[in-house]
Amino acid sequence: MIKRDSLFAEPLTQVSDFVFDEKVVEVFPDMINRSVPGYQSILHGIGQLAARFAQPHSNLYDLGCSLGAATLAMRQNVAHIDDVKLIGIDNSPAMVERCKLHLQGYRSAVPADIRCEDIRDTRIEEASVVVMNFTLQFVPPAQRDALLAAIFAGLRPGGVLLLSEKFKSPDPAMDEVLIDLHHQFKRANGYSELEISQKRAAIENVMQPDTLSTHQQRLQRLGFHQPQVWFQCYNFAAMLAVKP
Ligand SMILES: Nc1ncnc2c1ncn2[C@@H]1O[C@H](C[S@+](CC[C@H]([NH3+])C(=O)[O-])CC(=O)[O-])[C@@H](O)[C@H]1O
Ligand SMILES: O=C(O)C(=O)Cc1ccccc1
Repeated sequence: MIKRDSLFAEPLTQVSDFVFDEKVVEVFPDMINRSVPGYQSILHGIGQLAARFAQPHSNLYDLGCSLGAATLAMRQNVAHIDDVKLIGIDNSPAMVERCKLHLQGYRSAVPADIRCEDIRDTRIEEASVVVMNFTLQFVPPAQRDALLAAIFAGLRPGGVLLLSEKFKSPDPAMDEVLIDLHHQFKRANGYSELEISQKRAAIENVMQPDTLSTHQQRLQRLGFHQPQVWFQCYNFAAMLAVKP
């Protein structure tokens, strides 16, 4: 049963910083589908790309796995590859608990280890696929380089990073255009003006988007080959970057 997200529907005297607690977990599938343009298309693409880049005897990571949507997308597409292991990480205890239950509902021969930990502490090793589907944006900007460097080090040659992010435009007027289009998308999905503005205030301090060129330059600087945007809708994009 999918529960409808109405977390920001009533006027709040003070909007607190967004956290991934039990209340968010309850409505998360509805929230992310109605808030992130192209979310289902991106999950589909993650499945395709995992099938293409997963190597035998390797680990596939889903960093910031929430309820395991990307883990499941990979799992359904790599069952034919010998000895792959899925590792999902999230630092929200409520998410991890629900994620484990959710995955139990889908039978598969591919082992999946879901762990509650901070992705900044995760040891990435023998990886052929590392997914960060809208997670890096919650890591403080000053720590993004170190995290991506650790991912690069843990990837095998030929392995891929699948990085999806909300991004900002370097030009304020263009940024406003993209944000307006995104808000129209949310309105079309049934969110009110009040919900949109209160949610915006709640994520303002928690989620700091980079520009697409910041992402691409960082990935290149760390050694990834030719980072490529493979999906974009408004201010949301999915990139792939291969370790040479
Ligand atoms: N430092 C951290 N360490 C671990 N987890 C973290 C950290 N910071 C944030 N998270 C976790 O990253 C997830 C981000 S949601 C990802 C959607 C999912 N990938 C999906 O494909 O459905 C995206 C969104 O809600 O916009 C949350 O579950 C946080 O608890
Ligand atoms: O809702 C938004 O405006 C977003 O940018 C996406 C989002 C989705 C789920 C949690 C936090 C942010």
